[in-house]
Amino acid sequence: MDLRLSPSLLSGTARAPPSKSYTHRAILAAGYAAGATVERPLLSADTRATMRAVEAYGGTVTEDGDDRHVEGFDGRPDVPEDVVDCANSGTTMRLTTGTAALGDGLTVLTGDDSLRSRPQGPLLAAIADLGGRAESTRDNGQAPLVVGGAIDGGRVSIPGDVSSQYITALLMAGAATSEGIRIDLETELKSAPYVDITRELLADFGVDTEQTDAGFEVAGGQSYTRDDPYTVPGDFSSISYLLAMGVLAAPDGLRIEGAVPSAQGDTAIVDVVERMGGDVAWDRDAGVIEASRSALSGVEVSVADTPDLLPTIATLGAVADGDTHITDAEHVRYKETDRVSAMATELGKMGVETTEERDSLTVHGGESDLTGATVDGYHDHRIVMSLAVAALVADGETTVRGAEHVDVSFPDFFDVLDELGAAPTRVE
Ligand SMILES: O=C(O)C1=C[C@@H](OP(=O)(O)O)[C@@H](O)[C@H](O)C1
Ligand SMILES: C=C(OP(=O)(O)O)C(=O)O
Repeated sequence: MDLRLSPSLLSGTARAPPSKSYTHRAILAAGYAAGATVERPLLSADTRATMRAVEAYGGTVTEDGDDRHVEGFDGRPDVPEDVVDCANSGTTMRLTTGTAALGDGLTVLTGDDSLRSRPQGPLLAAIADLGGRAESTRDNGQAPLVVGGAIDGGRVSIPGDVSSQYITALLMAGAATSEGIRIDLETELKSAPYVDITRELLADFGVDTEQTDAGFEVAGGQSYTRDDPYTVPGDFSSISYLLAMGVLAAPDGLRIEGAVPSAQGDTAIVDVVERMGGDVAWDRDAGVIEASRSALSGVEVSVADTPDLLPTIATLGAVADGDTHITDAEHVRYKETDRVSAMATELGKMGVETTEERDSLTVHGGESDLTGATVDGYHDHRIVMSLAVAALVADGETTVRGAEHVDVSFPDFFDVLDELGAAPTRVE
């Protein structure tokens, strides 16, 4: 499906969707437990993949209005009866590869074209070092994967600059091993706040983890337990698009609800927009952000901790006056698509000059007006949403191709655009 948008002025209130990262972890943690209720999880293509995986390992997930009740497999996953299809979700594949390593038999994990091109090698090597079986069927470090155990735990070293999801996977599975897992990082950890989210959530499920001089450690023989329902906070990666809509296209302001503080590194978007000169106010107690149209200037931003913000910052940089230099971005190339290159190419079609290096993207903003164009969403929800935001301030009409992929993290994105006044047209 394509999305057609014209320049628009926005106003009103939008509610942030629930956090994708917290939802994946809460559903899987409830699976590792005897069971738990997850209140207002994100219901999206990616989180449904994690729900399916939990069921494949012997859990059940039942609907209760907006909540989901999970009957868990209590630390002892079954061997799935069928292939585990992780669809487009890197988080599902990495985290449940850890689960597969606890099983007595073999699990096959696969996904869509994009997921089958993303790196899994370091996690497979770590599981093999722990005595499990972990193979890429094509021997290229990519899915389909064949993974089995049962691992008892031990000590492993792993690079920190490919995906933090490997660390999350090992910590979550490690608690259910007999000996626990000690993880030594071979290189500096990128996307580090995602491990903070994991450790915070595990603590909320009664599982202790430690940060060590070399990395992280989780003791074995721990039980996941959660008596109270677990409530998922709002998603700051999704909030980044709403915030960008506010400072680019809302002269009378936009109100964003559901913006409660949490361990999400992507809360940094508030600071980035403020540094660019954006008129933003975040009432942390109320969980409300107000943002209004402002003249923006380019800034230098590291996305070492916040890879998912790169597409949004690139769009903001396209409108801002001067250069926006986005650094520490190599790991942003390992996502649903190479997002550094995708944003450079597609903003280029809208008349924006960029300079791309392996580890950075510089957006030369403000030199000419953004021009409406037909742009490609690369089957990637974040590219689609960032280009849709750019379209709101482009001169003329923009068509974003493959826009249905917003379903991965922000299924109501088009409705929200509509309610705020953008009148998007969906073209099948
Ligand atoms: O653990 C998570 O929930 C995520 C970790 C990050 O990936 P990497 O750790 O691979 O950078 C992020 O990009 C992804 O959207 C979600
Ligand atoms: C990279 C992302 O997710 P995942 O790694 O789970 O596919 C994302 O949501 O931007």
